[in-house]
Parts: sequence; C-alpha cells; structure tokens
Amino acid sequence: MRIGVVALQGDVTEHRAALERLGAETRPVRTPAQLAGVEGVVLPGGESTTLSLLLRSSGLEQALLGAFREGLPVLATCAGLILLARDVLDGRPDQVRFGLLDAQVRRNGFGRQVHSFEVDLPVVGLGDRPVRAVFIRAPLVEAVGPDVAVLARLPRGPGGRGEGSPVLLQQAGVLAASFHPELSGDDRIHERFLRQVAEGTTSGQRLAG
Ligand SMILES: NC(=O)CC[C@H](N)C(=O)O
Repeated sequence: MRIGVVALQGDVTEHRAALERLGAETRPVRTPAQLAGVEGVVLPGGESTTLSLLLRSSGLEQALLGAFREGLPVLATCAGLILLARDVLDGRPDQVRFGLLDAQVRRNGFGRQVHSFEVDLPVVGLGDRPVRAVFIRAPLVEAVGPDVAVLARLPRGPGGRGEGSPVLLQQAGVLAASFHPELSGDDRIHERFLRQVAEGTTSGQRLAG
C-alpha cells in the first residue's frame, strides 16, 4: 500500500516512520505530480497559516481538493484537521479550507498559555489500552455534524478546558486527530487509517462552505 505524506511542514518523518513500521510504502508529497498512485494521504500538523501558503504555492491545494472529491482517504492531524474542517473559528480568512470534515473547530482553542499537554485517551475500537495523546497548540473541536463519528473525547482538559470535546473524528474516509499520534510511538491510529484505506473507505464529497 502506498501512502503519500504531505511534506511541506511538520512531522513528516515521524508519520512516515509510523506507516513504514506497519508495512506501508510512503512517499513525501510536495507537488501535485507526487500524488499519482497514492492510495491514501497524510496531512500532518504544523501551522495552518504557513501550511495554507505552501499548499497554495505548490499547487497542492487544488490537486488535493480534486483527489479528496474523488475519494482519496486522508489522515489529518492537528493543523491538518483545521484545514479539513468546514468551519474554523479564529482562522485566517485566507487559510485553505478543504471543507471535508463537518466540524467546527477553534484554532489554539485550549488557550494561548497551553502550548502542550498529554493525556491517556480511550479510543473506540482500539481496546482497553488508552492511546497516549500529545496535544501541541491544538485546535478545539466545538461541534460536529451528524455524519461524523467521534472515536475519542478528551477525558480531562488542561485546567478543565475542552473536557469531553471530540479529539479523534471519522467521516467516511477522513480520519482526523487534534493531537499528534505520530509522536507517541503507538501506531494504532495509523494502523486504523491503513485499515480504512485497505477497506476502500473514501473521503466522500466536499461539504458546502
Ligand atoms: N501542532 C499543530 O499542528 C498546531 C496547529 C496550530 N496551532 C495552528 O493553528 O495551525
């Protein structure tokens, strides 16, 4: 299975390492041509404004949008989730908005003072052992639409903030985490994504907005 990892910014190496540990072949994607032949794509975290600029200047914004419309499955983390969301609060007006995930998210929603925190996260379908989730200036998911399955909610937020909010979401072929599954050494979220790709779950139609 060949997975493209959008390699403009962020934890590209860590995502590739996790996928390769699971037996997938990976390819860094910096240009539209490099999307050819990939069966799924990872949109890593970073900073959504910078990522937006780079997606635009590389031509990947349009290429990815076309691929998502055709159903290319995507694993998006942190800033990647922001770019996929239908509705972004505190986002820059000119940021990329793929609109593929029916969710309302707030950038840096855990408060400016909270740059990073970690929690043990129970995840639907991953058994009794929680996933160690690393949050770095994470977006806060404030609402999700009816077609979104919430696979994990924050058991406790920093200072009580964001408690109970969705942090791992699935909508058809879109798997989106507000944390960084590539940083914990626990590959089960990537494994779930590869299973999704193998089963042919597609990313579906772009939503309005
Ligand atoms: N770790 C991350 O991806 C942080 C996301 C970043 N705070 C943003 O708004 O784009």
